Amino acid sequence: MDTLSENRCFGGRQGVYRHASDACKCDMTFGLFLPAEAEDGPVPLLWYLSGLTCTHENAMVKAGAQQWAAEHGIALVFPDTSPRGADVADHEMYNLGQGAGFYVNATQAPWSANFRMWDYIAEELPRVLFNGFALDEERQAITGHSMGGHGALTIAMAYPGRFASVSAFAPITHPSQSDWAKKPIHAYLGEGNVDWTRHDACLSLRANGFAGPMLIDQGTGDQFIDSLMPEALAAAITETRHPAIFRMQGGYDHSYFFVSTFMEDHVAFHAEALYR
Ligand SMILES: N[C@@H](CCC(=O)N[C@@H](CSC=O)C(=O)NCC(=O)O)C(=O)O
Repeated sequence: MDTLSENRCFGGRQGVYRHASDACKCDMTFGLFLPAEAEDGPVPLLWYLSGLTCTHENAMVKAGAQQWAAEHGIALVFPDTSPRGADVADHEMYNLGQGAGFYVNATQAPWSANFRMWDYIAEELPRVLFNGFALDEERQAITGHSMGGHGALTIAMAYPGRFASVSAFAPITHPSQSDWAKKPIHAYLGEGNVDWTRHDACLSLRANGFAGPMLIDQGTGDQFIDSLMPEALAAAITETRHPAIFRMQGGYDHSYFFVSTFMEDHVAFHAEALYR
């Protein structure tokens, strides 16, 4: 693993690291914030999965999460959203290809050669993190924005007991019914081959549930709200009677101005579950 940068940050350290990925068959870059407490022993870890067009960097520099994570003694990991490189397939649309991995394991050419973001996030990167840094594997939580909210919700529900809590900012909630997400997921997995109980948060909540608290924030002024379908997740939550806080935030759009506004609440929400 190569260290690309390390900076002092809120009493801790914000690092950027690169490693060779078996899952994605290319080099992958991630950001990791370690609070000061990590100097004395393993600390809890909050995963942040980013949305379309993002690298590891967007949330790391725009979400303002480090200040709140430092207050609670929690580490933050900011993975990339897809494999990358000149040898990696891409597409002119921003919601397919590099920057748009959708947290699935592609089975269709040309994507299947590298696009295995489910395995990368759920299997490979955890090993890199827990072997390389002072992180407590028994205390993990997960959040994400938009496509990353879809990733956070679906991965949390697929790994019972791994994550103490899950939250999302303006998540893609029901990709089986939304062209914005359905078309790229069909390209990766093949139309008719998708296990939507794994890759659609509304269907996964009904099929698998989640044994922990959930927090969702959605802006009412979000330009993508019709594709995100917050009403579908609200319905799934009420139908399953899952413990959740679901907030419609008046006037907020889809940007990192929205994410950063509510980041303090999300980190505090996860801290409560991680230190219970
Ligand atoms: N380029 C597109 C919109 C891209 C966009 O808004 N990406 C969001 C996530 S959307 C869902 O996954 C994002 O986080 N962008 C990065 C940022 O730093 O804001 C368009 O122009 O319509």
